[in-house]
Amino acid sequence: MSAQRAAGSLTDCREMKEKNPWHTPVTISITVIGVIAIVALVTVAVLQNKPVPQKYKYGIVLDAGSSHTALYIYKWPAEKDNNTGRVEQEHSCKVKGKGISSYAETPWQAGESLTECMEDAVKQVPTKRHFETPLYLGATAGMRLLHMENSVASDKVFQAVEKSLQKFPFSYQGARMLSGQEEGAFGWVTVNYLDDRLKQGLETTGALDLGGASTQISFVPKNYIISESPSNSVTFRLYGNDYNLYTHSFLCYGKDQVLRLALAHQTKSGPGEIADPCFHPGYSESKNYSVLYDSPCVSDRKPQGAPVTFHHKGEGNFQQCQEVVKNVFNFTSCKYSRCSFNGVFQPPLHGQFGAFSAYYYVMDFLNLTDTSVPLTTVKDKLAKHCATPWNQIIQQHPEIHVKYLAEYCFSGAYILTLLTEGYNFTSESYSSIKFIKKIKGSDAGWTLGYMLNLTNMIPAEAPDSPPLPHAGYVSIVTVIALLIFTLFIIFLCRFRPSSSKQPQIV
Ligand SMILES: Nc1ccn([C@@H]2O[C@H](COP(=O)(O)OP(=O)(O)OP(=O)(O)O)[C@@H](O)[C@H]2O)c(=O)n1
Ligand SMILES: [Ca+2]
Repeated sequence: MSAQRAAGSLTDCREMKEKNPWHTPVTISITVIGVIAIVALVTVAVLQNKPVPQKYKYGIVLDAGSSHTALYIYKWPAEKDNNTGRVEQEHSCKVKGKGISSYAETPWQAGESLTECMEDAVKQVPTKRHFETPLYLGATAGMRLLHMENSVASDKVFQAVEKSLQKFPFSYQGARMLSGQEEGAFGWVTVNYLDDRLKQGLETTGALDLGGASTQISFVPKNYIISESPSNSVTFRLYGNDYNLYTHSFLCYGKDQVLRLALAHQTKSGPGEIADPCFHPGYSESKNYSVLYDSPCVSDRKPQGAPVTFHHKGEGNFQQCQEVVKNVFNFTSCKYSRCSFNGVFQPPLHGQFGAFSAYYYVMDFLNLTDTSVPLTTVKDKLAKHCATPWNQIIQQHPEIHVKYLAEYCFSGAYILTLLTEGYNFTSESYSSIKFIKKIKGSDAGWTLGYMLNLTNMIPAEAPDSPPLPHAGYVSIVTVIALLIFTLFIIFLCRFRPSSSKQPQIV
């Protein structure tokens, strides 16, 4: 339509309005009916498509770690459990006391220890969902070590745990030991699932998990097709994408076992006193040799004729501590093109990494979670912390458990050595690590990945594109309604019945 014609139409409309005012009974009635009809159309359409109040399904996973057990409750929209819904952590409960492997001599107590958190779970999950809520228990390095040491004892612990869990109204799916490979791979799935990287096919994030008895590294290497070491390779097809994951779990390289290794290294000659650079000056404790060597990670290193106890004394020297820590790694033998340590194959590091569990606890306590801070500064800060007298440390942190508090200097030194000397992070690539506890409200760890896998909640192929979301539907209906309304007004304006039939007001 030309500008002239358009201008003409407007003039026509104005003239018509002047001749035939709009507020005649007929036009008012038509307009009111039209508006009511449109409002009704929008209301019905919106109400009809209003999302129904969300109903959820639940899943429970118990993480039976070497140092402690934690229970996690996950939930997801009931109608979307086949792939499109998001699974999120609803609740967590820390079991009081130590890990289940510490009850080797009194297995029934391992089962008993879970009761409080399980009773909590009964309250957290709606009663009508209890019977269909899957319940899993996965045990990691503590039970792996117990199994190596005494498989009868580890079986008894599992039986006791099983007996205890079966008493609850959930759908019990079993208690089992995870392999180190599963632990690493499911940690990687959790991190990337929570970050929405899998569904969107984005570049994935590597996962670094540090526990009490083992540690895992998992990432997708660049241009990495076939591993030189098949035992370190896990392949996944998720949402239509293939992933070749490198993963390795180092048993005995969790922070509690490495502390034993470091102490064992310093007590080779069986002295009655250890002057330890990894503990604060003024720290002084009498410890038991049999407790120190009571683990398959160090049992073969027990010195002949060692006294019953030794005196563990702090020196607070970070540089020397690093030397002690380096001694727990073996960097000499490697039969592959490249290794991390202890002769284990590791391809070149690639991409961003999320470091969780004890990585986070330790670095958070030390105020060192900011990886944009240069490594040299990180080391200077840690050196200062290590040199701080023990009584001052206790005074500054009365709220923190003394056992944890005493070990942060050692743990910080171990983490930095593991990352740089062990995994080969450089001062540049150190900034690609993020120390994390939670992602979008869910804890980082292997449990969510484990449950997603066992419930088949991540499809191998990409799901069909989702239907129009509610907000989109409302917008489209509103725009159409407004369009109809505008056309209706224009129609009224231009094609109203001839004015001759209307009474003229002169
Ligand atoms: N606030 C905290 C909590 C825990 N820890 C330490 O963190 C380590 C345990 O980490 P966690 O991830 O809980 O290990 P587990 O899962 O129990 O062990 P694993 O995975 O090896 O079975 C222990 O050394 C514990 O002393 C810590 O330093 N500060
Ligand atoms: Ca763990």
